[in-house]
Amino acid sequence: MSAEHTGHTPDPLDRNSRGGRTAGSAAAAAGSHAVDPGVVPAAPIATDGTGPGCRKRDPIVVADNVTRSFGGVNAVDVEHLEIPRHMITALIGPNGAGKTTLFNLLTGFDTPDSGDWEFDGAPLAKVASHRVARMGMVRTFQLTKVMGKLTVMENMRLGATDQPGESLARALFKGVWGRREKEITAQAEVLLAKFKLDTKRDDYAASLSGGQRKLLEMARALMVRPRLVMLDEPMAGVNPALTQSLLDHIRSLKDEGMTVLFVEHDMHMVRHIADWVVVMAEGKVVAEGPPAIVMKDQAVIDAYLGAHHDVDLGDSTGVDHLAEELAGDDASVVGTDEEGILGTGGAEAGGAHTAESAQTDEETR
Ligand SMILES: Nc1ncnc2c1ncn2[C@@H]1O[C@H](COP(=O)(O)OP(=O)(O)OP(=O)(O)O)[C@@H](O)[C@H]1O
Repeated sequence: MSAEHTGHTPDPLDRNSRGGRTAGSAAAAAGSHAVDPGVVPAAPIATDGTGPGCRKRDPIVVADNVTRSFGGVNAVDVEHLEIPRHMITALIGPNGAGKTTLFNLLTGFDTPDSGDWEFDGAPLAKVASHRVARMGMVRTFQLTKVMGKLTVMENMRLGATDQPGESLARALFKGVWGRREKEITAQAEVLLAKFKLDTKRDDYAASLSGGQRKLLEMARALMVRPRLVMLDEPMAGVNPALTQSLLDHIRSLKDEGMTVLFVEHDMHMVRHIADWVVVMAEGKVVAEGPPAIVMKDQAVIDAYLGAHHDVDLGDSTGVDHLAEELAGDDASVVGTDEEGILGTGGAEAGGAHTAESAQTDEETR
């Protein structure tokens, strides 16, 4: 999409204006009915085509000029971003792109240098994380924050009050359960059954596998009956046996009317479940659109691959080709099995299992 269409300043990393087969040109083609096979028109989600900062028909989050730097590093520098309601949006980008920092800012776990954002029309900048959760916007963490020394049920009960780690003493000892105890317990039982953790209800969370802890963290987040669920690398550390179950749970959040925003390096997962993809690089949004279009976007390919320009991330052939290329490229810092960018084991094999998550699993066992 051109700046004339969006009214936005072109991003220097946005290659859409430099020709080639891009999200912008694909969307333009969709608008003129010259749609390539396999290209999903963006009209139902975006009102003005695709491209960084494009307007959505029904956004649940609208963010403007959100910046956060650490020392000299501009970790986040997002001019405009809208997250579409009732959709599954993937936030992707190479390591260090600013995805987790943006999650932290939006959910009140970090404070921006500048910027404003709204959740369902309510201003959220500078709102504390536990209030953000109560307002219906919850998140999970790259490294799960379930409390190992509490049982699965106790973790769930905490979810009904605050985000993890907060007001623990108040929640446990000052009668917060009170009248609501039965209701909270009943709600937790339903969610635990749904996530197949009911048989573990009295086990310490520390005894769960990495994947089960991810499920518990997701189930616990649902205790506040959120409208927006933000998942930071939900597949990292998940064993193949639980991959499908986790994917099904994420899809069912949408079926139940929730909006999902997730950070993920596993492109198989992104292609399979995302309705919309936002790509960050060096703190900025460099592309967005439907998965089939975005993964052919030159800015995305550049951001991920550096010199590997000829690779198409839009289908499994392209991914396999890329995996082969990267395997023979010592200079590449992304795209290896260990980094989990491509999840070359794929959805079939349970998605990416990052070195970091493997270490975490080991630490928490
Ligand atoms: N607390 C911090 N102190 C200093 N630098 C930080 C801090 N948090 C993030 N950064 C830096 O900000 C940049 C963005 O990091 P961030 O973790 O948000 O990226 P990311 O896209 O989530 O990466 P990954 O995919 O590896 O998780 C990186 O350069 C990172 O080193």
